[in-house]
Amino acid sequence: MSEGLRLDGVCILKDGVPLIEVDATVPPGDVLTVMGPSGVGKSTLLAFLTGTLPRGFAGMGRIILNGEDVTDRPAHQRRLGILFQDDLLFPHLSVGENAAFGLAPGGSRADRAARVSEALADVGLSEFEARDPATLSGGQKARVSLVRMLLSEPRALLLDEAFSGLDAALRAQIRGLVFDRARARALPVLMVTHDAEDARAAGGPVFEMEAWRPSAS
Ligand SMILES: Nc1ncnc2c1ncn2[C@@H]1O[C@H](COP(=O)(O)OP(=O)(O)OP(=O)(O)O)[C@@H](O)[C@H]1O
Repeated sequence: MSEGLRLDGVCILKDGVPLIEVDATVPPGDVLTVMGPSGVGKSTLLAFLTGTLPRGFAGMGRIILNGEDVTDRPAHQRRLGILFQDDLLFPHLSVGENAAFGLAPGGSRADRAARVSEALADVGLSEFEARDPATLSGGQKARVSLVRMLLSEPRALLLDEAFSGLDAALRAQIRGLVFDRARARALPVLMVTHDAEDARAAGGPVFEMEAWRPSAS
């Protein structure tokens, strides 16, 4: 399969010792949920995908995105969208300027402004473009983070406990919005979460990460 995100024989070593092994394919618009105990290596897997493994770690295997091997591409060329828990908005920029920060290059100034306005309107924030982000609710901030990320025109989404700072009702709402926009853009999603409800809502397969042990043979 050439479309979507494929982790082909991925193995990440920490100080020379295998930490995790993953073989997985995420078709366009689908969600692969990654769960597992604290410290097992979930964030490390995301760091491998984004090309930002910390010192002491080494990754093997291939990352294939829409048929293209991006394993050796520098981080900024991979075009992966990431949402973290408590994504920070720049406090000295307006909501519109925060969103524009994600904009993929190209287009006239007017075109870029229109893309920001449209994207904010798409998540119900058209009246908030000039606002100071400090005056937004948690759900509104999460929407701005989503818009900023989508404006970068990512080829896949990575979610690292992205909904953890939100209460249950808001969590469901923002999660639905993220999955919906990912489906609409046919983006494969890899979601790291501790929350069983996130996994249920995603509806896709769950990869349970376990501490690596040498095989008995
Ligand atoms: N920058 C780093 N330098 C050295 N070791 C690290 C670094 N970041 C994480 N580790 C270690 O690597 C292992 C995997 O950590 P990781 O953060 O990927 O786990 P996790 O599954 O995401 O945990 P959690 O659910 O608590 O976020 C842990 O043993 C952790 O202590």
